[in-house]
This record gives sequence, structure tokens and C-alpha cells, in this order.
Amino acid sequence: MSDRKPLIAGNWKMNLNHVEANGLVQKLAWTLKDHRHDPAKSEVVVLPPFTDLRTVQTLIEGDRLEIGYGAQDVSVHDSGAYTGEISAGMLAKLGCGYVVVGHSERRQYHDETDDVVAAKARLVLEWDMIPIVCVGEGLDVRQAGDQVAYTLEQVQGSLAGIGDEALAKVVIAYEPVWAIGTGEVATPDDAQEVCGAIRRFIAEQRHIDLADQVRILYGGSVKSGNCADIMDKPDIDGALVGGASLDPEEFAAIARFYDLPRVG
Ligand SMILES: O=C(CO)COP(=O)(O)O
Repeated sequence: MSDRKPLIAGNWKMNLNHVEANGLVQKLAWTLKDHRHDPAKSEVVVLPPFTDLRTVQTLIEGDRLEIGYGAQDVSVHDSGAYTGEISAGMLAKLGCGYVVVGHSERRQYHDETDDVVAAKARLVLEWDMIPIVCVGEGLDVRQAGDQVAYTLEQVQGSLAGIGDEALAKVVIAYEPVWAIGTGEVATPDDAQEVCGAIRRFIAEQRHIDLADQVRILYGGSVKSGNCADIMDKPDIDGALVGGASLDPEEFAAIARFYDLPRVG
């Protein structure tokens, strides 16, 4: 068994201003404390909008909360005349530990290709942050039964140019597009099928030890009521949570899975 540390990451998407962010992180910290959450057993991370990051940093660092934080996207450029963009260096300076790259909403609404996603992931790694690289098929691909081949192609393209040492730190989030925000969660076996295939693919393409270190998350309509059977699967190391991460009780209840005694 590997020593991959489970990760529960909350992607707030375009929700909550910085005042609301402050309130949510405070409530999350209290709830985790109330549950006696053990940070040695799993990492809990919030991914607020850019405009909340400074506030979240101040609260987490000031109160020494054992909650990680990061951003939902990053520019592919280092600096310069790119109006509206936010660089990896800026995020690193804000103490971000994680940056989501290639979320399906970025791929869909901003035409991000695997090449762009890979370039972003490499920049994030250069700045000593961890990219959460999102992959996953749409409904048409799932209905055609091509989810594994499709997702592995995305994995290959989105990890291009990342060396083995850096890849060991990368988090991959398998988020089937048809399960995002729809309430339609993948079955535990469906999620395991693709997550297991991703890990085997890394073992084949790179090295078995490396595949054993890479954390793979499932995302798509995860809630406290459906997460246990999914996160119990051998190749699933946690969850990337959207809607349910906006409710601190619900989000903390998902993280609780790893604090409860495990059978088997
Ligand atoms: O896109 C997601 C997380 O990045 C999943 O969103 P939901 O949990 O709202 O389905």
C-alpha cells in the first residue's frame, strides 16, 4: 500500500466574495475541529476565486489553520501585457499550495487545449505549487463507451513535458463532465475504472513507483452521502468537490471519511 495522502479539495468556482470566504473558512475550521479531523490522515484544501485568496491566506496563516488553499486557474504567461491574467508567481507569493489546471469549464468555455493545460501545470510546478490537473469525458464519449481511451489521451497531453520527479507531486482529478453539477455521480466502479486506468497508464509510460505516488481524485456531484464508496476505491485518493464545498458542514463531512476507522 502506498503512502499517498488523501486530499479533499473544494473548488468554489465563481462563488463567494472575500467576506463570505472568510466566514466559510472559519466555519470549516470549527467543524473540522469539532469532528476531530486529523490533518495527518487527509489534507483539506479550499480553492476560492482569485479575489478571495489574500483574505483566505491571512485567516489560515494568522490562525494557523490546518487547511490548505489554492487557485482555480493560472496564466500560461509569466508576466507582462496580458490584461486580466494572474501569474503563477503571483499565486506562489500568496502562499497557494495548489492550482487547478484544465478544469472542464476552462476547457469548454475558454477553449483550453491539452497543450495549454500542460504548459500551465509545468509553470505551477516550477513555482513549487501542486497542479490539480483535471481530465474527464463528456456524455457522448461515455455513451460510446470510450471513456478510458479518451481520458488517457487527455492525461498524456496534459502532462506533456513534466519530468518524473515533478510528476510525483501532481494531482490528477478525474471529473467526468456529465457528472459535474448535475447531481449524477459516477458509480464507484465507473470512477475506479478510469482512475485505475490512469494509474496503470502512468506505470506503463513512466514507472510503477511513480504511478504509486501520484494522487488521483474523483470529482462530479460528490456529497457526504455518496463519497464513501467512491473514496474507498483503491485508486481514488480523495475528491475534488464543487457545489458541496460551499457548505462547510457538508464539506467537512466528506473529509471525515478518512478520520473514521477503516475496515479492511
Ligand atoms: O467541477 C467540480 C469540481 O471541480 C465538481 O462540481 P460538483 O461537485 O458541483 O459537481
